Amino acid sequence: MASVVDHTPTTAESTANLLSMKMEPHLSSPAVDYSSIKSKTSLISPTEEQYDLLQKKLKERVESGRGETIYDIGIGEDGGETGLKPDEYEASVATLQSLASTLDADCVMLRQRKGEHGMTGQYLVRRRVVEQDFLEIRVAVVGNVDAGKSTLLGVLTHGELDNGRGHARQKLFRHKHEMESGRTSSVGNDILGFDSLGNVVNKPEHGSLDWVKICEKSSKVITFIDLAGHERYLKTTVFGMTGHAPDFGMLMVGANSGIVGMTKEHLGLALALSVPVFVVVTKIDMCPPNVLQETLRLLARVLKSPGCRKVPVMVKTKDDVIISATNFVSERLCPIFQVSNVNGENLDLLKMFLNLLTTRMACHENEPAEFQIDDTYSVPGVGTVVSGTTLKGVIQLNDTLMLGPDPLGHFIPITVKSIHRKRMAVRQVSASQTASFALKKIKRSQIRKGMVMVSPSLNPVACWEFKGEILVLHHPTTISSRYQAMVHCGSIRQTASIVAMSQECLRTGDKALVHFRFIKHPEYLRVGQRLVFREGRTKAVGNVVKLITQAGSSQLTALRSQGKTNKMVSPQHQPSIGVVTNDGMDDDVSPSNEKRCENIPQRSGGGGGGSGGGGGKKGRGRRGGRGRSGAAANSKPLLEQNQVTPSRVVVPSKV
Ligand SMILES: Nc1nc2c(ncn2[C@@H]2O[C@H](COP(=O)(O)OP(=O)(O)OP(=O)(O)O)[C@@H](O)[C@H]2O)c(=O)[nH]1
Repeated sequence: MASVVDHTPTTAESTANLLSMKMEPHLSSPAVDYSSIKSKTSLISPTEEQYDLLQKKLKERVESGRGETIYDIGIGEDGGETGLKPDEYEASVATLQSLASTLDADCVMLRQRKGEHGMTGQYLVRRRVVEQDFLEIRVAVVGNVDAGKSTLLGVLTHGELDNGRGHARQKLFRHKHEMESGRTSSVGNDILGFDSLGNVVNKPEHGSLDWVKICEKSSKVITFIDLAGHERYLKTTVFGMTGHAPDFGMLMVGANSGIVGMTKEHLGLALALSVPVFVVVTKIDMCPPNVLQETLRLLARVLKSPGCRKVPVMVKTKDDVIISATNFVSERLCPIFQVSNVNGENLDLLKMFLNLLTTRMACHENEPAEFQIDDTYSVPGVGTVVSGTTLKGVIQLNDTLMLGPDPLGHFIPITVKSIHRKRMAVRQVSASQTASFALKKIKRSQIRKGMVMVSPSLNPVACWEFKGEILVLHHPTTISSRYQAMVHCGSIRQTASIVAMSQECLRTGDKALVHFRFIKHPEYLRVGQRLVFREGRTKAVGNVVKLITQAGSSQLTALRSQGKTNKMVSPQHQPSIGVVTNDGMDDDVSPSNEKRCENIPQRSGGGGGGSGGGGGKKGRGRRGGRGRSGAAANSKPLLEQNQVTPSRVVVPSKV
């Protein structure tokens, strides 16, 4: 691995060869014998039997790619020479097109190449628009303040270039103070739809986009989770990265300002959560060439550093885009785009890349349903609405799910009254898709972010305590028992304290098994979930490895037997465990910090305001960690520590 980093190739092609991580789509029926269609010539003039096999295989690939796949022509799986004669190539393309049309899909040429032994080509086979269904890819947009995040999203989704003075971003701001300050403060969603031929379908009418029309015309919809760049809103940005389950991260860097402010913090967060990242360097129109080169050089250095271990690839041609997109799921590759939102340079390459991205989230449609709530709304005439991500299974209209946990750890049955995907009414929603549900007979105040709705067959149990295996990415001094910080896990965001650890104290770079306890209410966790434990810039990442449900339930039983109510499990009534160490620097200032609800035509927040959900505004406590025992072993974050040996800097394995 080290040699890969040391010999970083400069072209996308050489990178792909080096990594050789091109993923073969998982074919679900190994019983089928495909040996007769392995040759590069199998598409030229297949027998009836071969045609059926080719069709079956293509169908499997399209299904495993959730509606699309990239097909190679002129490259056999039998290891023979690649390339076909022109007439053979043409016949093969015709066969592929006929196969695609039997699956109600379109076949679009991505690239053709002339090799020593003939022509080869790559084709995108994508299902045509299906009523109420589209492939959804979520991209979290991060980067320092003024890197051009909102501007790029405005340009991409509205198809109009920026004037360099904030024209394009005006369409995306959600709050008056954002309009005035030019700063994003909340988690916002913007969508970009592609049809089966790869064309953008967004057509703004009078400056605004009709999401329903976009979804109706799209085979694939990219949802951008627009996150705030300012350090003040870091808590919201972390929530956007954990709670909104992004498939990919788009790290924005202003060419003129370079790797400044929160850039490394956001990159580290994406790495910690195992979210593959691509970088977009903006403002190349106004940046002197030497400054741009310096920014790119520094960027490559950070990406290749031991704490990051990425392989940066400059994307300059369509070939680079195809190679990067098809190898991107590997997490190691980090494509870098250089664009201008003002003159539009290289935006076509970025759009092409977005069009080719495939979802990373496994589709567990046959499993019991699990839905994590990331926001709540009260919609006049509709009632209580929750939005979030379906993690497993399928949820249909009128299904009854268990909603919880409440402060006592209980789950209650709740019926789904209506379902919206990107504001479009649908009958069902499946794993990996985001949605909003209108719920029957429940008040918004009874629901908070971090709650779940799960199938009754799961018999959900809430837990106060859990064990996590964590790696400390950065802490100025040492972390010891009774230390408190915010746990982000899925859409859960709650302060937890350390009850015990496998080591006496933890410093930057240390790994340990840690026993956590939530301070406010129990949560619904799953073993294997990724978590971030942070307070200010102190950050640890890891996985949930064990749920401790007995402690919570025995305590609750004890409380109930004493006739105490849920008031008794509030923080004041928890055993005293050190100082509550809220960092107090990143409260959202938006009145309700809500993203646009998918269930309603226009935003309808919490009416009279309020921060929505149970988290509530927190008190500004003392900054934790300060003045604690232990010398600062190394106060630099891992990303900056080029000298740290890789063995110590093991980013925990993927969930
Ligand atoms: N010349 C030029 N200006 C740009 C470009 N991209 C963005 N800008 C300008 O840069 C300024 C900041 O852009 P924003 O989109 O608000 O930056 P941001 O990253 O969203 O900032 P936050 O929302 O505060 O995190 C605006 O005035 C834009 O017009 C570009 O490619 N070229």
